[in-house]
Amino acid sequence: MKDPMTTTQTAASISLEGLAKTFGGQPAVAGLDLSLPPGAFLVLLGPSGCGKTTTLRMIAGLEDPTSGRIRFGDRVIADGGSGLSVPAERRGIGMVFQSYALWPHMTVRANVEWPLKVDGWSAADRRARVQEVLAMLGIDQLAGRHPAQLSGGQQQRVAIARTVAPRPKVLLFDEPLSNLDARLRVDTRAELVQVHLATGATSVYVTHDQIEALAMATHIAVLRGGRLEQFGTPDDLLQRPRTAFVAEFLGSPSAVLLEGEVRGGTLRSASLGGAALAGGLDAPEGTVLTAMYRPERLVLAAAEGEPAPEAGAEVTVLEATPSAGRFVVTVAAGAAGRFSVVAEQRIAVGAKRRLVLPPAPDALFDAAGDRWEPAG
Ligand SMILES: Nc1ncnc2c1ncn2[C@@H]1O[C@H](COP(=O)(O)OP(=O)(O)OP(=O)(O)O)[C@@H](O)[C@H]1O
Repeated sequence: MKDPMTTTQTAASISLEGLAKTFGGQPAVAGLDLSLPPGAFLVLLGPSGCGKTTTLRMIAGLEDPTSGRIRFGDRVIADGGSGLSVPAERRGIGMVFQSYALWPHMTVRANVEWPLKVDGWSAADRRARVQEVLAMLGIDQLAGRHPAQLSGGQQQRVAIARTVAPRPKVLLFDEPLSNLDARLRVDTRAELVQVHLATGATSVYVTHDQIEALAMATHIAVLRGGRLEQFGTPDDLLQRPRTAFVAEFLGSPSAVLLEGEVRGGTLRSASLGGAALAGGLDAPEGTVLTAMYRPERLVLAAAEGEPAPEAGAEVTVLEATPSAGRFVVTVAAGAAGRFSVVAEQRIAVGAKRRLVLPPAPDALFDAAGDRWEPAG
């Protein structure tokens, strides 16, 4: 075989084409199309049951598609139509799970070396590669220990070292951080991104945590009910959400959505005392639209004085949480519900404030939740 130490790794692009999976007649994944460039870090994001894990398992070769195809580069690795499915161990993938099983009777070095032996690497190449990945993960001083002599975090690093040692072209992660406490989660997610960059692999990562997604991804696919709601860079999704679902799912705090009805070209919110949400709209009388505002664009002004109708509705402060030198303030806005805005100052719980809206919202969505653009 070729000398793996001198083979430069070429990351694979990944394409999903009409990818679908049905369990007992129920669609779990209902036709995904996306194309990921080599070396990208894709996060599959969405609420429980939206099809993230099923998609990852199809990429891994643990599940066969009912229809549609998966390609790594030019190579079709699974095709539901023809039944083609390259076995998992021949796809050039590495998987990092939430739980990991190290061989208890083997040292750290032997655990990491094992997949290289299976792949037929020479003894000298194995030694060099094991040293390289242990150093990459900062665990080279643990090489002679057994798993029982390691902390949970150290064991996880050994498992990651073992996964990346054979130079997989594609790395797959299934909620690998969900068992860790908050602090370790942040540290480990930064390390996983470093591992991704150091290996040059194309990575696919499943989570329902949008903060994790925004922190790690080069690309995010938001799934909902087995369908692709939106695919793009984190900035695309934050700045140009295609649906109200994406707008509400992403961002910390998430975007504020306020519903209104068009009267004489102006969108007004009945639940905010008739406040104008957007003006100059070329939409039929009575059209229902939802206005989206990024939370930092809404202002909570002092509540005293005559309430002018355009000054917005009165809201009550429920909570103020410090965040990076500012405060995330959650308010109750009567029939408009609860939402969070970003304020410069702490505001006492129970205080009344007047909600001041910017002249125009960041986006408008129609009654179906899709982005609404004025006709023409
Ligand atoms: N082996 C299976 N047999 C039957 N139904 C399944 C199977 N695996 C998944 N499903 C169903 O397919 C749908 C998608 O499941 P999947 O695990 O992909 O979702 P998920 O987004 O990963 O959810 P979670 O975040 O809760 O893990 C769910 O309705 C689930 O019940």
